[in-house]
Amino acid sequence: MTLRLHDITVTLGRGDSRTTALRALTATFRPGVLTALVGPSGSGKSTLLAVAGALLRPDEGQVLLGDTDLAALTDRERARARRTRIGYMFQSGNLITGLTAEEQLLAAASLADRTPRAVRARARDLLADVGLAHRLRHRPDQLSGGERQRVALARALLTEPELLLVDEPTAAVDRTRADDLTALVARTTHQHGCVTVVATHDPVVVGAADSTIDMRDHTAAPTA
Ligand SMILES: Nc1ncnc2c1ncn2[C@@H]1O[C@H](COP(=O)(O)OP(=O)(O)OP(=O)(O)O)[C@@H](O)[C@H]1O
Repeated sequence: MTLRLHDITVTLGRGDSRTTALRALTATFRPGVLTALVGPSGSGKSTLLAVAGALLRPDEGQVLLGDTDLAALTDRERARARRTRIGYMFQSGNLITGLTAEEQLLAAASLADRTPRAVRARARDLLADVGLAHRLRHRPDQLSGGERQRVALARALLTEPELLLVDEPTAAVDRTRADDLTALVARTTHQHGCVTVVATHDPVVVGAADSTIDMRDHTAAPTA
């Protein structure tokens, strides 16, 4: 499924803090393609991820995932789209305190209405794919920052999302881990054929991406 953002405008805050985070942004993201969002701090990268991920409703414009306009759905339908069609790998990993790495994936699967038996095997396969076969029973506070992000990626992939949204995957980890995570996100995109959008300041991530969108001026300017 292709993701098309059409004429998106988002204004955040009120009064003096009112800011145009995205201005008439139009962009297309294709399956199996890793797109890097670049641009200065505050240019709207995270806002674009939130809009594409049905976490934030734009003031104007369409968010077309295939034929579905996520911006026009009811809150309930948007929640369902988030659980079943979209995977998120955000900075902190957003893991649930107290659950082991394996349980993080099982919890996500139950939300997405998957049956338990097949899921456990798949959860283990995915954790092995991200190099965490030896960390199944570790809880977030027993994992490193990079390991937490890898759990988040495995969890995002469990439901085979059409859309994978990644915010600053390499910000909290050392260079070697950062390179591994970047390669993993790229490989995942190409193997699973998902639309992947990554907000980043890291030239290595940009180098691994198939295309780049420059968010300067709060709108999408394709580069090279
Ligand atoms: N709740 C809010 N109220 C007012 N302005 C906001 C709010 N949230 C974000 N903004 C502003 O919206 C703009 C876009 O923010 P966004 O987080 O999308 O930028 P970004 O490109 O992801 O930045 P960074 O690279 O620092 O993560 C910024 O100018 C920010 O200050």
